[in-house]
Amino acid sequence: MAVTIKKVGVIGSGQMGHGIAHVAALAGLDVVLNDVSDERLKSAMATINGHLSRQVAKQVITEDARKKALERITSSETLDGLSDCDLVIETAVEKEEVKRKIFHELCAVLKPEAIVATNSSSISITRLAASTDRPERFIGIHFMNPVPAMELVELIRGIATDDMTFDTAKEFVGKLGKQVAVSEDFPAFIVNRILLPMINEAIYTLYEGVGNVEAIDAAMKLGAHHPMGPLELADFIGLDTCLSIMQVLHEGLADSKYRPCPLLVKYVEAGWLGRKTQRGFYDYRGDKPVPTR
Ligand SMILES: CC(=O)CC(=O)SCCNC(=O)CCNC(=O)[C@H](O)C(C)(C)COP(=O)(O)OP(=O)(O)OC[C@H]1O[C@@H](n2cnc3c(N)ncnc32)[C@H](O)[C@@H]1OP(=O)(O)O
Ligand SMILES: NC(=O)C1=CN([C@@H]2O[C@H](COP(=O)(O)OP(=O)(O)OC[C@H]3O[C@@H](n4cnc5c(N)ncnc54)[C@H](OP(=O)(O)O)[C@@H]3O)[C@@H](O)[C@H]2O)C=CC1
Repeated sequence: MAVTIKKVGVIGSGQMGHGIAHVAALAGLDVVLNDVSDERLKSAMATINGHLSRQVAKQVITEDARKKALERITSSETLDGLSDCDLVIETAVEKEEVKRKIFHELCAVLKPEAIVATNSSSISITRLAASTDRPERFIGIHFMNPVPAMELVELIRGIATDDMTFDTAKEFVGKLGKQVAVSEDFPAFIVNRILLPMINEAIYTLYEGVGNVEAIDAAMKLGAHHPMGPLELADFIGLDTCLSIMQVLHEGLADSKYRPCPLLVKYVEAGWLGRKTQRGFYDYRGDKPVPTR
């Protein structure tokens, strides 16, 4: 039987963390947003306010709903601030060792009955669950980017996840107005198993000189009606995240068809991570994005 979630903790206030905080607060839940620095948290709160204000301007929500949603979000620089949450969703970087460390520290302060979830794009839920004190109360709740606009959330059970945890996560996702797709615990689940090899192939297409950035993106936008070109989308997701997902697919499925493109590796090594660092397959530092190849 599902348990009602009233207070949600969100660890990591990057693009996914602030998106999840945004939709949870709009749905009437209390939210505690955590990150490693106060500066990050302030910037995330400003971004949430900006996105809520845009929704008011578009008459998607009322001014009163914007104000109430903002009042429901508090921020905390320490995990102690999440101790009385009913559900905590981890949305820190896509690195297994970082996530494991967070879960270890979180479980020491979190109430025993609380559910712990990860928004990981690719990493084994069973393995992450094993780094907590509550594998039966652990689940993958995988939102899509940008969270306020995308309808889907993947739910992934680890081997030990119990029915109460699954039912509660499903009810929580429904409360946010999103649809659920259930995925088995396989590398990168459903959406990224399909989407990321396509993006990686687009990067190989660039690497091998088949087309330049502009041609590849135009081809997929105009020729296949994708809302964003694959290179524009890679920049939007974050090239570090794209590389981590391809590495999980490559290692987890042991098939050379998932080999991350060397050009993707090079961009990440350069610190050109896409929109979040203002440079990736496009340079975002000017008035409009300029292709870097
Ligand atoms: C990597 C993973 O693990 C999994 C993933 O998430 S993979 C990535 C999945 N996401 C995609 O594939 C996104 C593809 N792109 C799109 O669907 C569209 O380009 C888009 C929805 C991002 C923007 O659409 P658009 O029509 O150009 O823009 P626009 O009309 O301004 O926005 C549509 C809605 O999105 C919202 N939106 C757009 N960008 C946003 C952002 N960065 N943050 C929050 N909300 C945003 C807008 O507020 C608007 O919402 P309302 O309908 O409530 O007003
Ligand atoms: N980007 C996408 O399209 C999607 C991403 N995801 C997944 O969501 C997660 C987050 O991705 P995304 O939001 O894009 O990443 P971002 O890089 O935008 O944000 C990650 C945030 O987590 C912070 N952080 C790092 N370590 C810790 C820590 N120990 N405790 C608290 N906060 C920490 C980072 O701070 P700092 O920068 O200072 O290190 C940063 O603010 C990843 O697991 C990713 O795979 C899922 C769906 C879509």
